[in-house]
Amino acid sequence: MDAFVSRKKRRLSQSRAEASAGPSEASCISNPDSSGEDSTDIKIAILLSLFPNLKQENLLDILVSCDGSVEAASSLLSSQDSTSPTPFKKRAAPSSTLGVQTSLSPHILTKAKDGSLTTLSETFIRRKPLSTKKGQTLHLYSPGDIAAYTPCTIIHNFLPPEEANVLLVELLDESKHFSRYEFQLFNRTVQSPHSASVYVSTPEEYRQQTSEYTYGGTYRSNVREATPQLRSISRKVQRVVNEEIQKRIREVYPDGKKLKYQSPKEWRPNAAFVNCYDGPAESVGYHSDELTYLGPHPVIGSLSLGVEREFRVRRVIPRDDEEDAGEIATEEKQSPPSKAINEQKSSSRVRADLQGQISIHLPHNSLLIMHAEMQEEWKHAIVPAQTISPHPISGNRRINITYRWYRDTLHPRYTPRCLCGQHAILRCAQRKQETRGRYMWMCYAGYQPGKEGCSFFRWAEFDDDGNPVWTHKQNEEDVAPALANFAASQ
Ligand SMILES: O=C(O)CCC(=O)C(=O)O
Ligand SMILES: [Fe+2]
Repeated sequence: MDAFVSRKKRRLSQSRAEASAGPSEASCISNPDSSGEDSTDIKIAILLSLFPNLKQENLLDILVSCDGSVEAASSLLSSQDSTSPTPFKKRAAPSSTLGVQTSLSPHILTKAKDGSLTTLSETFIRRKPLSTKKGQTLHLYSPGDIAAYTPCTIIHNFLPPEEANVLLVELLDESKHFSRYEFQLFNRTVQSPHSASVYVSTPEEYRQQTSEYTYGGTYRSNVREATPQLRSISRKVQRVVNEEIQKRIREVYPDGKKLKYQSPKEWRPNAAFVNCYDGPAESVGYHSDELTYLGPHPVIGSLSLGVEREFRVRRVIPRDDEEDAGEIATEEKQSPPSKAINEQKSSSRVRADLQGQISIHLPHNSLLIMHAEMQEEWKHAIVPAQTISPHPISGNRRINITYRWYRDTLHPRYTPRCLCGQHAILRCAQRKQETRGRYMWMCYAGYQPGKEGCSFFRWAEFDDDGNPVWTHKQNEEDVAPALANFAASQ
């Protein structure tokens, strides 16, 4: 499509060299998979000659918002009047802060179809999504582009360098104890293509994580107590994630209000999943994170250390919008037969190809915030890499910490059990237009290929703030102990 702005990665870095301090700072929307196209460079050059006072990355933002049309971008810029809340800034000298590059996207006025002016931040959610070319990957580098086109925020160089290195060394040592998650596939037990462990604050929580909470339908065997660095860093993660949540609400969400079902409370992480990817082949496939204990519209803070790897995201397309009309979507079926799930898997691969995906590069010491709209509407993955650049401390390894907030109100003592006696899992209907966005409690076994699940299904009810409204009977005496917030338990 025309809105797709592509160019050779190397060429872009070169063309940006004079405007940025280094390659990691480059604001670029590129598609290294496509054949070399100069059109974007030429379009930017035309716009620069017409609006010499504007910064190149802002012109690129506007060009993208105008579906790649120079004429539309130029008339939009000409229509920018003096009543604009934030006048365009003059082209500034390159920033010396590596990896942190600001974008003016949230302040730029753009014209809606009805002729009214809105800020570009409003168009993040109003305009039709930026779609990628079929089967291709759109690489986003700058924090501004990532915030505009994905449900994520990235903060480069998050910790002081020494602190990040100490944490990396500590977790590399911990990774000796990590294990691979096992699951059933075609009657075979398969292992996850990376290793992991979950971290909690106290011995009591260790007990709960191994005997009450489940993950992928089973009790966890690999739970560890949070290390000193994991705890102390969680304070910073908590502060910054809360700031970014508020910023997202103000600048991106409709009417500057939190999403329906999103918690209005402070985000307070009380569990951390730590993953280790040892070498370029280790990965995690496309998935959304399990909502069972996180609840609707959860926010996750994800810190990357060691080798840089690619984090890919793609939007889940409702079935009615898809080109692949023959698709079998079983996600919302009450009792999904396992055969259909296999068909669904291959069909969703077709869908991913049709849609394309967005790649976010996660260098050492970067914090990625997956915002409230992420898990319900998008899927994410760490894809196997062709090549990696070894890290001076970790060699070929990448460590990732996802800080999570397990909600007290979704403790496993309160959540429903299915007919097989297992803990039901919470999912969000994604594919069918008529049920998209509704939550449901389901038997997990039905999602394990080769296993027959029970027919347990119940719509999940939540109030506007994401607190469960239980329709099953609760044992009022059985008050579950809450997990301790990392920062508070130091
Ligand atoms: O390694 C990453 O960045 C992502 C990990 C992830 O998606 C997960 O733990 O659920
Ligand atoms: Fe995930």
